Amino acid sequence: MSAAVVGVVTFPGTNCDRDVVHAINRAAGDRAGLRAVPVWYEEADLSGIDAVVLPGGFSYGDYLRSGAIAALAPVMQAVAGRARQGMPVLGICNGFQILLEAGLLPGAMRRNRTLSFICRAVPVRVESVETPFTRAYRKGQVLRLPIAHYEGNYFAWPEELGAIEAADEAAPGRVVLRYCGPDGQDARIFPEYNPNGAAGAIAALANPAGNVVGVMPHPERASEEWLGSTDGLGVWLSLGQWLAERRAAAGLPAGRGGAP
Ligand SMILES: NC(=O)CC[C@H](N)C(=O)O
Repeated sequence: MSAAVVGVVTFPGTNCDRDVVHAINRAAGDRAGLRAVPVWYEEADLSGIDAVVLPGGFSYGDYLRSGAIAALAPVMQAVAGRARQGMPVLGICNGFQILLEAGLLPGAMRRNRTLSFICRAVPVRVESVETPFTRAYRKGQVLRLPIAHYEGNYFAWPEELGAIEAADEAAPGRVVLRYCGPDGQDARIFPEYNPNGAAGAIAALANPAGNVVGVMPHPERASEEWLGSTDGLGVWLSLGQWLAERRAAAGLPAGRGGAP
């Protein structure tokens, strides 16, 4: 039985790459039907890879701006090319920052409103289940996921934000996760529940096609009971389901996932 292959990219300064590989291969394991493999930032060929994760960390020491230099790494050309063809790409925290700097998602990350590094679990509400990374959740579901960043204060010009939110009202939504209160209170109305000041209280955002998603919280840090939450597991299960369905639709042998 074959599993779909997820490439997990390591840039100089990435520090969550092994955690993501562990979450996919061990925590999610057979349930997701995925196999995570490390991909070096100098790699320019992604053949045999069905999806990519850009993990969190401090690529290039956050020099200039978080993600600014990593966005120019050779692997990002390949990621951009495959993303245009519809390959699922997930950027987690620093990975989200890299996707913004690479122009694969709109907007930018500013320093947190508090001008401090914030490291704690926060509630987020699932706003869209129309992405390869969220389809196993329920719309409106409140998840508890850890954040750990200094630059998570999402910014987009009003026009762009309007487009993002407009798309959110009709399916498919582009706001994927939104910061909220413990009972799902909307952080746009209750700003005390917006940890970093992000525009629209956006915690995760998709491109118009829905295959490229940036997420500030860390699902890999909430994929095992002993970590305090398994709410992140749905990300890997969603991706496994999505790739398996794609494979079935293409008339390829069922297997549990993607590539032979
Ligand atoms: N956990 C991370 O990926 C850190 C992200 C980023 N370097 C920041 O502090 O904003």
